[in-house]
Amino acid sequence: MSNSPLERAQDIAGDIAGGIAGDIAAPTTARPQGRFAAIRARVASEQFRPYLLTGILIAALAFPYLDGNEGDIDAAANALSYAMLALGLNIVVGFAGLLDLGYAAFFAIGAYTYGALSSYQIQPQWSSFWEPFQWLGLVQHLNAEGGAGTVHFDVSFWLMLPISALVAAFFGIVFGAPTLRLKGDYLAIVTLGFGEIVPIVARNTPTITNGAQGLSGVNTPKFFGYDFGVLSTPYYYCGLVLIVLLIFISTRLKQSRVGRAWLAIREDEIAAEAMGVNRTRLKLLAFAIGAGFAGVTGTFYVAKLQTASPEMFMFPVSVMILVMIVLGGIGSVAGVVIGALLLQLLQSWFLQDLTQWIHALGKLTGIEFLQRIDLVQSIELIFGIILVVMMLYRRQGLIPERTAVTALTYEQQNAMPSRSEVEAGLAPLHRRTIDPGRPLLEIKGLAKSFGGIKAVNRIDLDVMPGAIVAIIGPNGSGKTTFFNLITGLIRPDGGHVLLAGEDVTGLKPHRIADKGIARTFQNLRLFPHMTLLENALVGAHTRTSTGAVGAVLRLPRVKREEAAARARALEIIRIFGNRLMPRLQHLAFSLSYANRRRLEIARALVSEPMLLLLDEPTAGMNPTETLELADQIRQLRQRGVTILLIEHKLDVVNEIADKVIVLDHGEKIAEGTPKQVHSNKEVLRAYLGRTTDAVAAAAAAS
Ligand SMILES: Nc1ncnc2c1ncn2[C@@H]1O[C@H](COP(=O)(O)OP(=O)(O)OP(=O)(O)O)[C@@H](O)[C@H]1O
Repeated sequence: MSNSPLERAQDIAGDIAGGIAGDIAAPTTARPQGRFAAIRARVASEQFRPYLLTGILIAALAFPYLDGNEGDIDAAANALSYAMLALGLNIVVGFAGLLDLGYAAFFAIGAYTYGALSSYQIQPQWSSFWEPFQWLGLVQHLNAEGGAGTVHFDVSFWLMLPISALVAAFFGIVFGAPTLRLKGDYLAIVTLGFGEIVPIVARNTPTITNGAQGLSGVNTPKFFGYDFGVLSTPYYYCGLVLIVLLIFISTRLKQSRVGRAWLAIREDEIAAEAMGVNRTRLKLLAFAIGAGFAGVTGTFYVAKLQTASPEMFMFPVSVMILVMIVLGGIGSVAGVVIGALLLQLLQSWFLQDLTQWIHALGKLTGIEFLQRIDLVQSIELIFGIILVVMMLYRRQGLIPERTAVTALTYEQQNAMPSRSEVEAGLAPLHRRTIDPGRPLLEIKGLAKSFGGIKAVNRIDLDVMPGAIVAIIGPNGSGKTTFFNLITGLIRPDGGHVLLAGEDVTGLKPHRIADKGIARTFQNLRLFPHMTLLENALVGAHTRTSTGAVGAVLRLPRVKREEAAARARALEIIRIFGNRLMPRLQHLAFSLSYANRRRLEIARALVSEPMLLLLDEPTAGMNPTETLELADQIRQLRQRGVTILLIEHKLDVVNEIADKVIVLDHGEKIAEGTPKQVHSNKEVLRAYLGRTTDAVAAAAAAS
């Protein structure tokens, strides 16, 4: 733990460098490292980080003195603004996976918030109401001679940075709320609409924005009496400070509980919610923080230009920022900054020069067409070409969010599965006290119909603590629907679900996960582009509490919580021995099918469930793996977890279940020990599709 200011500063610097370097060498699937990958890993290594940071900082600080050209410094300051916007959009699109095509709206809101409160645009009549604000130095009293006079807003640039961020964040929530149920193209269309509306409103609200003519005479920032004025250098340095701050915030958020929850939502919303992530809140948080970044940038940009007009915030700006993050690498903090700087500098430095060279070539060769080319005007076409090329050849961007990890050696791949500390430790897997005398799960008359199909028809079930109860039944008999009703993915039409005596019927999935029910899915719902360890850590979401502010400040409490969650995740992963342990940094999609099943169980266990619902856990496993998992499931029971499992392999059911219930056409047709159920005629009929008499006759004949 670092306590001294110097240590804290080193910590923060390490985080920023780590964020950049970490993005450069973040893990992806196991594949052999090439020479370039080795160099990149070296660049991103712990030892190299301070040098990387120092080198970048020195170069950035020295740039205005080395270059000395006012136009270049101005272009660099503008590029920093766009990098700030790209970082904000990256939170929404890259982290949370919400395709926002109207991001420039928040840039506009930030810009007009500062512009309106730091210019002569709004001048209400003076009254005593304004005196406290005058005392605080936020307004001035003008033209007092001939009457009451007017108010001149003169709010400091520095104060307006957080205020604009908050105002934009507020609008982020307002615009984000109606889009919560939308995804992909639909979300893009609605956000595009918001992006169009804001400049139109700005154009048609002349009292605040001065309409199409735009605001003018916006105050320039002052720093301890030094006026930034119209020269570019102070803006460049201010932009530099802001970008470092925003990189820092982005990096810390990404590496936190909040960041993992965003990535989980991006990867699979339903699985994220089943693991305890409140997707409504986290999506709104992403919209708010992303918009906040744009609010800060809007203030900076307008202070620099001293004007704001609706044309500055139209759709092409949103597209340009999106292209920047696609070019750099969606989700990669370092990538989006580099993507934004490259594209913006390409526009303002390279394309202008290239246009002049082409004109010169045109004159030299006498080709008229070449003399008329203006590449700066064709920027949208160039963006389009860049996007197409990236999609064809490097979808993951210049600095992908994930790069290669070292492949496992032949020995590691073939190591015998060493069993975990399950046998050794036997520590309980959850911390709640359960009354052993009453059912942990009580289901009363649970029912759900889809149109005419009664998928679950008034089922009753009691599951005692520490039991393993298997649910079997033919395909389409309602087993998965039954699980979905218990875990809140579907609201029941009738009936009740009680967990340890508490009614949890109809609660949202994340609330049910919080109460102590975790599940796996029949069709595997992992977070494919997150590492094995990150997947497991999402399971800890509901048992941890760090919010966005905590994640950014990373105070000792947050560090302790994160360390405990990691330790817990590792402890659970160890249950599966070296099936999972050597692959902690591998992306989930790269794991074998059986390992993905194990990881799903591990992720569920990290949430410390009292009740674990396993939907066909051994599906796709060979006989050895099936036996191994059956053994592990039994061990989980010894560690205090009650288990309800859907299973088609009857030998597994016979082996581990205390009780079996059989569903057919949504109804419970039998309940008892595996032996009792196997000899039940109704069950035979349901499975074999014959009349009981025919079954009996067949049995007699054999
Ligand atoms: N969202 C839905 N909309 C309409 N019908 C549904 C929906 N979900 C399930 N059903 C129907 O409800 C019935 C029960 O389906 P469910 O998936 O629960 O069965 P299951 O026993 O889990 O089958 P399987 O073993 O094949 O997974 C089926 O007839 C199915 O078609």
